[in-house]
Amino acid sequence: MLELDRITAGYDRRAPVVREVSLTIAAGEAVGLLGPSGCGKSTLARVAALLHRPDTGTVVIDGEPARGWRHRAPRAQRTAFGVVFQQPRLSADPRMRLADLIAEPLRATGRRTGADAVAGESARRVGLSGELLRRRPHEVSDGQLQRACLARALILRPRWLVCDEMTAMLDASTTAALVGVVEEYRAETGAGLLAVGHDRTLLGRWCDRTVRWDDLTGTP
Ligand SMILES: Nc1ncnc2c1ncn2[C@@H]1O[C@H](COP(=O)(O)OP(=O)(O)OP(=O)(O)O)[C@@H](O)[C@H]1O
Repeated sequence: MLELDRITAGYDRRAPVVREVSLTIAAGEAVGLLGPSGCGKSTLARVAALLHRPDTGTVVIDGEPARGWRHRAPRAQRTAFGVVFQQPRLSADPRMRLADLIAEPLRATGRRTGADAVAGESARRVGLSGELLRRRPHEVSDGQLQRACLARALILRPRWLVCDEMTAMLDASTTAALVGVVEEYRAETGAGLLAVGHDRTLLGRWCDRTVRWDDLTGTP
């Protein structure tokens, strides 16, 4: 279970963008989070994935309170999450070939043996192979780069996925393909999901339930 309890967070303690928000996701559950632009969904998603330290409130991951944020989070907690953001070009090092980008978390956790095979398998899962894997981000489309970012997010087999508007800039067929990859992974591993987005229809089809930002904050 992923429990966010009374989270207050933002970029200026005097004016938090997330105020006293609570959300619980059961093990293996897929929850969609809908809300207007700028309301704080991404900030909350980053708190959930231990990427942004809240001002107050607690995050409990599978019964264990979060023990740090960003690089200070213990590795076991940090690697419990796979995160995919809206704009792949902001989260991909432009100098890296796609194969290295996908394998990055393996290297970061010191894993060398079999790394190429694991990275190849993760790439295959998202529909990337061969020559494409030798290209750098500027040599591929947004959809291909987002596929690589999803492969990177899955490579350590996280128990939780946070997809923050993962498909917002993609066409319908790439959207369907990436959602399909996430769902196949979840069916195989039982991973839970927080999917942030604007598309009510997509989230309604994809997730077990969808919550509106206003319902979390008590705003009418
Ligand atoms: N790094 C930052 N520094 C300062 N303010 C920020 C930062 N990131 C986001 N904000 C502000 O915090 C508020 C919430 O942003 P956030 O990205 O969480 O909203 P969102 O609901 O995900 O929006 P969108 O749907 O447009 O992506 C916005 O007013 C935004 O301008």
